[in-house]
Amino acid sequence: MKKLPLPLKEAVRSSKKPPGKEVLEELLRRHFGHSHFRTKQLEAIQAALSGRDCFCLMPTGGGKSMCYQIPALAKVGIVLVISPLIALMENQVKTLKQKGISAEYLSSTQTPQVREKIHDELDCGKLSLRLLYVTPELVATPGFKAKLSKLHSRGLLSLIAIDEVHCISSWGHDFRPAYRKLSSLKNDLPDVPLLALTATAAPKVEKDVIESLGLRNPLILRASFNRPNIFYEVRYKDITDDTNTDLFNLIKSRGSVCSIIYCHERSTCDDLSAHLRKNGISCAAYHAGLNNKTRSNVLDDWISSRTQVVVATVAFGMGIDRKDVRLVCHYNIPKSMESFYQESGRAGRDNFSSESVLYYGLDDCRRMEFILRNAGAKRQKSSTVSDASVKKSLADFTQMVEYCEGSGCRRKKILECFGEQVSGSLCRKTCDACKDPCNVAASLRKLGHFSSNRQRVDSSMDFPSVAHETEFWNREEEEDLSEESISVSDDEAEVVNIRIKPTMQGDSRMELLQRAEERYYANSCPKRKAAGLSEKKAISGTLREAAKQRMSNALKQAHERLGIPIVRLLRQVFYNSQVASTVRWLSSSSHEQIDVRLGALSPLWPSPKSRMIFLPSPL
Ligand SMILES: Nc1ncnc2c1ncn2[C@@H]1O[C@H](COP(=O)(O)OP(=O)(O)OP(=O)(O)O)[C@@H](O)[C@H]1O
Ligand SMILES: [Mg+2]
Repeated sequence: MKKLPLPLKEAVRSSKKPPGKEVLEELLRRHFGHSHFRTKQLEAIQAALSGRDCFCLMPTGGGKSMCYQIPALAKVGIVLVISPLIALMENQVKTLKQKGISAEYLSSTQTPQVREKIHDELDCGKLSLRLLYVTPELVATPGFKAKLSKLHSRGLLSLIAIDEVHCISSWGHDFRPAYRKLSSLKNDLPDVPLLALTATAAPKVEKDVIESLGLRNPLILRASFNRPNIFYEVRYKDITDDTNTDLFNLIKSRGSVCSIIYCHERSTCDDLSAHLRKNGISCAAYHAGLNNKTRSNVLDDWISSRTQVVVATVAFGMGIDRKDVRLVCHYNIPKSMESFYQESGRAGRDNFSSESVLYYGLDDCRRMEFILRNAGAKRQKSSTVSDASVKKSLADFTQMVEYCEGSGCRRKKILECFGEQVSGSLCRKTCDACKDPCNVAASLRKLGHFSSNRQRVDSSMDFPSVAHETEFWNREEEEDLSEESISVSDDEAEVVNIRIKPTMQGDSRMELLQRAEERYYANSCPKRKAAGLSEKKAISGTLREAAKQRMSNALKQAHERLGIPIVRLLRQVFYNSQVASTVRWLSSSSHEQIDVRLGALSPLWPSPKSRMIFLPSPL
């Protein structure tokens, strides 16, 4: 595209007096095609141009980038943008270049020639660049600091913008240690204004950011977190016949809209995307277990609409800047409201109506709680992290559970979590709780019954002592625990997951169980049909997965309670998805159902003694 003439007449750009609102709006129109500034954009721009530090809190999709892109066009010198992700930088530089604005980014992915050209330009001081995007790691290097000081001494460094600034705070949900190194910037370059931008910063994070960066008398701008164009809904896995079918129908019913589905685990992403693809939905998995090439192909295909749905872990994070995402689903409950807000906020960045649907499952809830407690314990053992951060992550998670289990306005709950008090009328029925309160209340009642039944079973489901020899407790094989922990500092930070590999391959006892399982469902179908209940099919692959998780949770709790090393526990436990799914069935079925099933079984069923292991106490 032909380069546009200099953004502003030299005279205006080099004048000491910051340009007025009309001039800035003219730049917005001419270079970005927008007619007016959004809330807080103009104030942030004018603070930057007048040399004042600014902390700017704007919702996801609120237009934070404009707050440093306009000053780059309105003032002599270069705007340095510090960004946590190369993908984010690439994205923005590409968009700016398409608009004829001279921008570059420095990172390991750039060719040495490009890197050299940029460094030469910085050194010689004849700048054509208006914006330079860099990572916090590069800014912290002495060599680059020296370059910045030289630029500054020539009056060519007009602003330093720090995007996703919440990463500097360990209280935030995306802490990046590299961001801590930015706290020397103010000392090194005291009269260069700092513009700190984020979409999610609870009051504690905001305070931490301002102190860590040493902002001087900063202008604090807080736009509302509200995303009026997003409809919020919670669906309950435990009272839904089959979550996958429900999710498939949801996506199908929306047509071929661009969507994201977030899952906790890589394996869930793989299974779910395979399931959806098998049923004709164009989708792909995206997680840190894929190599870079696969990940960038998936991202390219999704950005260019060759793929409709991405099924991703939290690795599909910041920097995904597709404007027309119409649906963001959470297949598992996120670990905090901040994560949920960021992820669901990827919907509707073009301000058109979009949806956030969260599938809430009691198992997921317990599992996430276990992970946060466990991760915290791990961190505590290996470092001096106070248990305050463990308490905080559990408190953050509790907010997420309250959001799911509450019957009040979802929007109100989200905004309150970020310290924003709003009236219920703000929502205008753009969440399920306001739109259909009776349905949400009924679902919560059903969920309540389900979980209290389950609680009774779980509390009585006592892991027998190790000595208790039973049908399921005499495995000799060693279990290998593969713990997949991913460094939290890279941009594929994912929830820590511990995976226990199935020990059994096609053992005859398993076949017996599976045959019994199928016979049971075959017997029960006519009765269920007569009772007008939906037909229960034999355990599906994903359900097996869920049952496996349940079993691993139960084992881990046994480990916690009994102190028996999990490996020893596993040695006795027959571990396989068939067993786990039966455990799951056993733990949620009535005594009568179990008796019916046991009666239907061939006489091979193990001796009554072993049956007692898993029979829940009378409900
Ligand atoms: N004044 C404006 N008028 C209309 N659209 C705007 C305006 N400012 C920004 N936008 C558009 O809003 C979208 C989101 O902008 P931007 O990427 O800067 O948001 P953000 O606040 O950085 O979001 P996130 O928190 O997700 O990073 C972009 O498509 C951008 O072009
Ligand atoms: Mg942004």
